[in-house]
Amino acid sequence: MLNVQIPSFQYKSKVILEDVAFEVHPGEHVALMGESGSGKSTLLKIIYGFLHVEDGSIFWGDRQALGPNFNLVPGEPYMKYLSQDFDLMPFTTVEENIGQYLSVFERETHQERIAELLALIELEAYAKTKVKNLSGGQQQRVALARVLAQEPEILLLDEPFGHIDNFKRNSLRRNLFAHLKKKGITVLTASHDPSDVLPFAERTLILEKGRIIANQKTKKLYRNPPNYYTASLFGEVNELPIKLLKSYSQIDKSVLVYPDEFKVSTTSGLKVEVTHSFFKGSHYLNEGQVEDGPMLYFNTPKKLKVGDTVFLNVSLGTINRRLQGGQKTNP
Ligand SMILES: Nc1ncnc2c1ncn2[C@@H]1O[C@H](COP(=O)(O)OP(=O)(O)OP(=O)(O)O)[C@@H](O)[C@H]1O
Repeated sequence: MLNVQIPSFQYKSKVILEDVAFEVHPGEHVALMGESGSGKSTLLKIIYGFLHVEDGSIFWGDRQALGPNFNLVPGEPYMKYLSQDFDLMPFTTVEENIGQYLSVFERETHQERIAELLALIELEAYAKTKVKNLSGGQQQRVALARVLAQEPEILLLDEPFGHIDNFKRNSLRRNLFAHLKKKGITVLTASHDPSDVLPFAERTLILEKGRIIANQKTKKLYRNPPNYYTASLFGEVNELPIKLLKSYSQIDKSVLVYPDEFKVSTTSGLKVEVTHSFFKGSHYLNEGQVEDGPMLYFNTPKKLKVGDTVFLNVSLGTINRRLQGGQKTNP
């Protein structure tokens, strides 16, 4: 088990992380989400051993990761870190970059392993190309294959698909996360992108201004977010004062409602005037103004006309679940 305890970490006098404590079980895939600047990369760099923590500890089972004040070359042999700036050898080929990290004791299987990793990153056609001649996204894929070649026990991924276009991103995500599961590699992935997280991470940590404000099974966290910040990392969300709904007129609280949780009626519900209807491919995301109330975002299968009036409804199940849950930070 990876055990991370960081009471505090500062750059000069600026506190970046505070009271960070969590565990990751062997073979588990945990996501780390948070807005830009919340401390995700800093946390991964500390775990890997690039940054020294005065006070705190990182353990993998009974082995302690000691950090840069103890290790001449940062890092631990059982852990790999894929940073946002990939450190490749530009003047050698893709297959040489990958092959360099394969074990010298298994020379007879090198070609097979290189072929397997090239297939995983979908760069078979570029095996003999020098890395300097690849695009940024292709280089990120090579960097990924290089860390996988080393078969770590723990993999730390920092925005692993940040440079990769949508065309390749979806299949790469599926290939990579299936490969890691099959190999039983423990993964901690920092990402802004809910598509990297929702389908793949069993558990998600939410970092806000250097503190972990939620640590939950991913599905549970999505369905029952503890606050607006958490929900908005997963996409558009509304903070709906429920006294606007007839049956809750006495309750002075807000609930979080995702745009797809509103049912749209032409006859009854919370009245809104449509102000925009955005095409999202599979549906339209509409913006509607409640009279003397907030702007709300809701989905419809078809485009709505600006100026039209529609009525929004939320199921009692959703409201009650949101009213009851959400504040816990334990999985
Ligand atoms: N070398 C550094 N010296 C001083 N401050 C730094 C340094 N690196 C990062 N910071 C600061 O630490 C904070 C956290 O940065 P970090 O890169 O960990 O955030 P992040 O959540 O990974 O952001 P992003 O999603 O944009 O990569 C930011 O306020 C950043 O300005």
